[in-house]
Amino acid sequence: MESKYALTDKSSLRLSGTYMFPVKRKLQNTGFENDGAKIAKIECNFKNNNRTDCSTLTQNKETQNHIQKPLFIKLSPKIQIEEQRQALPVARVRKSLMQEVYKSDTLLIMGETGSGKTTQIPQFLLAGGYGNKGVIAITQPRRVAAITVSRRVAQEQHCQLGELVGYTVRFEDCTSPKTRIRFMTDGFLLREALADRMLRNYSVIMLDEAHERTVSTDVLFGVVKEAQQERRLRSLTPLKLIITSATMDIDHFGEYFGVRGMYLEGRTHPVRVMHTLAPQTDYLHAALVTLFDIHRNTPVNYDCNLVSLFGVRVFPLYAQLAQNKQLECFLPAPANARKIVLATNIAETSVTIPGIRCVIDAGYVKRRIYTPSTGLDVLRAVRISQAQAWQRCGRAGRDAPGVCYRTYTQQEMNAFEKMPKPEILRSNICSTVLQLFALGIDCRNFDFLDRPSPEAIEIAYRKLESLGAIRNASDTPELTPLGRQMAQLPLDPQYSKLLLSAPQFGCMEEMLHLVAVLSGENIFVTSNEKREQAALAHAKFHSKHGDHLTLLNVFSAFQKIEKVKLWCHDNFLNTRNLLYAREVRKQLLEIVERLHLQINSCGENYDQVRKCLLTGLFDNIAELQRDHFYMTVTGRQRAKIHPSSIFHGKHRPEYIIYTEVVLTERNFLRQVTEILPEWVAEVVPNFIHLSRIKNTC
Ligand SMILES: Nc1ncnc2c1ncn2[C@@H]1O[C@H](COP(=O)(O)OP(=O)(O)OP(=O)(O)O)[C@@H](O)[C@H]1O
Repeated sequence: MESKYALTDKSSLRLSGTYMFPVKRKLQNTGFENDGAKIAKIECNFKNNNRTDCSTLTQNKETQNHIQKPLFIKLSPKIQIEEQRQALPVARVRKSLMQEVYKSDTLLIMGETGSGKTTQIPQFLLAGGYGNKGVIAITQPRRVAAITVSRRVAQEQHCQLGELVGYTVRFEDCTSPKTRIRFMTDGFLLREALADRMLRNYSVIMLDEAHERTVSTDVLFGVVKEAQQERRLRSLTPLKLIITSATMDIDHFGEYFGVRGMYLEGRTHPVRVMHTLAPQTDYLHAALVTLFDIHRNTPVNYDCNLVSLFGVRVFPLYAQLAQNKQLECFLPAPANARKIVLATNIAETSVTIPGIRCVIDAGYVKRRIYTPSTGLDVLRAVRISQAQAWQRCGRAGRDAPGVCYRTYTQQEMNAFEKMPKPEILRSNICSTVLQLFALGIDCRNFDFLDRPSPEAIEIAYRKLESLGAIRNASDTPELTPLGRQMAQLPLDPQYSKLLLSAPQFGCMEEMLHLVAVLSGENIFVTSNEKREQAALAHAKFHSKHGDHLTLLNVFSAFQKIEKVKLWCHDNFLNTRNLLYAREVRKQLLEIVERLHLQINSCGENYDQVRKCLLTGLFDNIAELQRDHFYMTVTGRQRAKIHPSSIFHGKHRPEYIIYTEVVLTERNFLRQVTEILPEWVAEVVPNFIHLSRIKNTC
């Protein structure tokens, strides 16, 4: 088989002060299409589909310079770091920036990727005395960004992480009373607001990567705006709000906050942008061809281990990966190896991965999309927005000039939406609505930057009412005492409900175990080479009732083990993820103790656990059909049991309860447990689809 693949060198991405501001106009007029740039060509010959044997990447000399083996930077001594800081574009505007901060309570700042917004502005604020009036908070949509950026800032401040500079993410706090600059996830700051709506602990709040429009950041826009007003009214220390991004829709934000945006000119290093000449049908294929072409003449295949035989080190980077593994790619690679990071969009914004010169952007993102009519929350690979394309491009050019290879054409990119659709407009907002209630806000009256549809709000209200978190949903909704307790738990409301119902089923110990495991990543290790051995090891923990009790068996056994590493290794279990679950369990236990809930155990009477699961997951019941498919009771969706389930290919129970629906080529129900239909009426008598279940009495 032979196929051709060509790239056009469009233009250098040397951004001027007029490039991004305001975003809407400039993104349309970058003019890359007609700039008469030289053409670079790649031709690849795929023999036996093994995707090797790529010919020379390009004739373009300038580009070739960038695709040489990257230089790897040693950890900088003090002076070098100081020099790097001084060379950043924000350093040049430090004075005027600080003058703006003194003058205005709210600032919208746009500056190129890598210009120094995230790492430098908090340090300017610290030097400007804002650390004396409270803590300087910087939110990030992702944990990995909060952790790595805080590390860098601690290094620049020459302090231990957790002292002057620290970070807090869910279930992990690396700060101390000395901390003045605190990086955190946006979700964490929102929880802080539950304890104090005026956020009195903070003098400045910087909401970074605002263009991402995560649900938490969107809610924080309104919450922080309100906190500012309240503090002003009560003559408390003013709260400064700084909103930053390289690619936000500044007109829209400006209107909402009633302020003008500021644009920081200049970027650190140029990034040359390349587009494919023709659309590619297989984005993975196109990305791999480009990758292998960059790493010319090296015979490789998909296997990470094999690739590492040929002078490269491959680092995967995705959210489900254990945290220590995620952080490995941030270390300098050995000098004699090329570093390749295979990343999802968790590396799209904020992060600086040392040594990265080239970015290959496949133009897709896996996005969680909620369909209110079916109640399904599914992950789908969809096109990115133009803003995301620029963010990805900006992961190069941070410590040297770079190249961004886009495996899509300029015409295709023109058709991408300008900005990602705000998450709040495309996801299940149950948890957000509950948090707003806990803040005393009925979200129908909340000042959203973009308001969710009345239908989505209505569905969330009904769900919360069915969980018992609010009452009078259709009239004057109010939070119930149970809802108030639910909001205290850093969990999805349906999982909070499981913990809060556990005492009445006598299974709090078991639910703490289970919810902790469900809050983390996969605890099972699957091995291609030792598939049978792994399956045998896992079979020891199987419960005939299903996957939830199997997870419980694993975690209960793990809790009794001292030499966890060896035990996990022998049993093909992921030590990190189990240790993480242990930590989560500990923190959940602290909260349920604070709520004075009874910590009881049902021993071997696992029916109690299964019944308790119904109290939170009643919308996730499915019924076996004659054709061996399942039909979900609430959303009426056809689905199969996921291949990872212990029921896969075996006995199919008539009624099951599942954790989630995963959509690949078809709907799969993941983590499945058998239930008896008569339990439904007993445990959730008000379940609105009760009549769809046979033998309910
Ligand atoms: N961990 C690190 N190691 C080496 N250099 C770093 C590191 N973190 C940041 N830098 C340097 O500091 C610069 C500024 O990074 P910073 O994250 O502050 O930029 P930014 O404007 O917030 O970018 P973005 O919009 O992409 O988040 C980078 O371009 C890089 O040169």
